[in-house]
Amino acid sequence: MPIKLKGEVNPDLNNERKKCSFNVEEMARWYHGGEKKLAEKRQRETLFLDDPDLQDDIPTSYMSHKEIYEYGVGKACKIFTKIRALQEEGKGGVDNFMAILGGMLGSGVLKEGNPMAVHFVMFLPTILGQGTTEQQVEWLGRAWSMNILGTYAQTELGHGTFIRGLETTATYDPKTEEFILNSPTITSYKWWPGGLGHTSNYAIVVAQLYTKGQCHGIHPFIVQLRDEETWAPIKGKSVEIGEIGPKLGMKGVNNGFLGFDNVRIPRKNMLMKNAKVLEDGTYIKAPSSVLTYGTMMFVRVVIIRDMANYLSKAVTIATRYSAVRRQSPIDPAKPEVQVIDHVTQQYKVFPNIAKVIIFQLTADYIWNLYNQVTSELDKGQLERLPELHAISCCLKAVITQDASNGVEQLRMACGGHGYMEASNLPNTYGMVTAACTYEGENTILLLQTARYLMKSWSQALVGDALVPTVEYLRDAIKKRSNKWDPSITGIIKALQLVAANKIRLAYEHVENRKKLGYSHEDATNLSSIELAQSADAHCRAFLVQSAYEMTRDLESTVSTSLATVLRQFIELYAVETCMKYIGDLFRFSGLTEDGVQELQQRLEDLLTKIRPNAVGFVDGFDIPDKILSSALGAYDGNVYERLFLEAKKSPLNQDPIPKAFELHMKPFMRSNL
Ligand SMILES: CCCCCCCCCCCCCCCC(=O)SCCNC(=O)CCNC(=O)[C@H](O)C(C)(C)COP(=O)(O)OP(=O)(O)OC[C@H]1O[C@@H](n2cnc3c(N)ncnc32)[C@H](O)[C@@H]1OP(=O)(O)O
Ligand SMILES: Cc1cc2nc3c(=O)[nH]c(=O)nc-3n(C[C@H](O)[C@H](O)[C@H](O)COP(=O)(O)OP(=O)(O)OC[C@H]3O[C@@H](n4cnc5c(N)ncnc54)[C@H](O)[C@@H]3O)c2cc1C
Repeated sequence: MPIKLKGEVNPDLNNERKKCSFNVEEMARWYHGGEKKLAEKRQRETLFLDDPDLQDDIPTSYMSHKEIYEYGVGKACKIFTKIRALQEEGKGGVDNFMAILGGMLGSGVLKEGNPMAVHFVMFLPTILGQGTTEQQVEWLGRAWSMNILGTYAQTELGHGTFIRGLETTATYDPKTEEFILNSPTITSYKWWPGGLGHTSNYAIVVAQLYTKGQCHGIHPFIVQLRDEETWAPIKGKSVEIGEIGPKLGMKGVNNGFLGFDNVRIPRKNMLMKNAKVLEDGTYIKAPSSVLTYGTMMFVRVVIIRDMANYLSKAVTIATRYSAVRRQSPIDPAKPEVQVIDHVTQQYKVFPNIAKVIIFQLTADYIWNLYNQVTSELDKGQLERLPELHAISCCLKAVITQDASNGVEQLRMACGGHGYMEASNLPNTYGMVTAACTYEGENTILLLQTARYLMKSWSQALVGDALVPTVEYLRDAIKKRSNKWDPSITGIIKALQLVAANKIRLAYEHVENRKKLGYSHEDATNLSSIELAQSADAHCRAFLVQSAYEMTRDLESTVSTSLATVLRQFIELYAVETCMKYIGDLFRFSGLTEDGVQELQQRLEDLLTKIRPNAVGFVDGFDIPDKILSSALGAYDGNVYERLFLEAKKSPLNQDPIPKAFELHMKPFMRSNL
């Protein structure tokens, strides 16, 4: 029987859409930031997804390592040619870049990751944030128009987290007014930068600066790696350069290694907006040494929206599939049900829909805060930098972890077919789990937030003023007991009490250990499990509170029918958070057994209320099939036909008798006759 796609939508999906109690188009408008932004998004998607030059003939799954790279670079060039054309028409702008580099449109056109992403996400932002005006004039134009391609080379084989321990050296020679770059050990080789392998000819290299015989710590330098015409690695006093090999995911990103042997660069190639080296080698300190870390903060902020994007794709796939898939009757006398009717399935899928909403709201919050704080930095005001650092670190850690767990849970919620690459869930997992490691390994980032929370707790103890994100500590310090209140504001207070008490205990345990004679650092390491957990609890309380506050006036911005469903998801997120942290709530918030039973009931009621709207709600994320790129998640729900059509693309299916039969199996099977 020849397998063809039916022209119709699966009847179960049709029924789901009829049941939806709100207007899906209104949801799409709300989710994408209004009518104008939604229209722009759709236009952009049509432009890229319908371009005949950007269609895929063979799935990347059947390509070799080298082919994936060549295909990725080819496609990236086509994509940026289109972006350039848009800019020339005056249709440029940040939104185009965000879309084409991120986990929505970007991953739709280039599933395995873009080998030129780090050029835009880190190379350019570092020049912008850390270069002087003259340096920006010199480099930005060529970098924007992609006449040069850069990467961000910080991590080394031996050090990614502890960047003060980086070993690459940049030694100033006042006679020639140059820096000399060296990789003195194997562990000093740069290792990981995206696009470094074969796609970049320049890099921001983070190296230990030496001048007048003194080391001044790590600083950023612009270094040419390859000849602009021939693309050959810079010779003479040379660079050694290549790619690091296959990875779990992000297979097209061309992460590379790099070593230096006495490579000279002019003095003006040190980015000198903050710290400076004068002609004679005199070093002038930056107003704050952490300004060198600015690009990492930017990326941690944009990762939040990226995670919302990837999770929204995974949950759209799993929700639609759960409505199409029928397995096992609930009542044995009746037909098999849609798997979405099994309540455990709802519990796997719906909280992940809720997380998309929470992460999207948080992405708006943190982006606004980032822009405020960076505009203050430009005026020399550094006061709010520590708060932004603390909140962005824990948000990056918690959201990447939850998104990664969510995608994996959704893959399993699609049973065996979720394990197929054709579901696009394995690839999505590969992209998302990488974010738990890059841009600061998650435990490390939680410990950064905890460091800030310890200071905030000691300020709260002496009655000092606290910044908004930790203000709740002031009340918590006074509060000895609490009566469980199941309202959303009551839940927020309870989660804040959990966080405050975890912060208190971690603080007290560090202090107690110090009294026993441990150094501050050892006491901190010995208490670090509690420290990381206190940052996690702080972040979870923040996520519920900020989502609640950001949707306070929902009813005045959207219809009642949409507001009702959005509130159900926010409540589901709050209740599910409580259920996950039930032990902590028992310990610190006055939660009782009755309260737990009530929460369980509420959770189940919410799943039932959400059930008829689930498909409509994920439709409201407005993700085109070409971006979902999934046999299980397409809008029409023709799951089985699509799975078959994908299987037919397997090279093994092009020949009914495999070569391996004559070559290996036949002689082997006959050998013992
Ligand atoms: C365009 C749109 C696209 C959209 C779509 C996106 C797609 C997205 C694709 C991405 C593609 C993959 C790109 C991966 C690219 C990498 O992975 S690049 C490499 C990233 N590497 C890292 O993140 C390294 C992690 N390590 C670190 O950040 C730092 O070394 C650590 C862990 C913070 C420790 O540093 P340290 O100097 O030892 O610091 P420490 O002594 O702990 O603290 C010193 C002080 O600095 C403060 N501090 C530390 N860091 C900071 C900071 N950043 N700011 C302010 N203060 C700070 C501390 O709070 C502390 O303050 P005090 O308490 O003393 O007041
Ligand atoms: C896909 C991908 C893309 C990347 N792209 C780039 C790039 O473009 N440019 C670039 O420069 N880098 C890049 N990186 C590197 C990345 O930033 C680092 O891998 C990351 O910062 C983690 O550092 P690490 O590998 O040294 O981990 P490690 O620090 O070695 O982590 C190993 C373990 O040690 C623990 N650990 C380490 N220090 C501490 C501590 N102080 N306290 C408690 N536990 C600790 C960690 O929690 C972890 O469990 C990329 C990485 C990946 C995976």
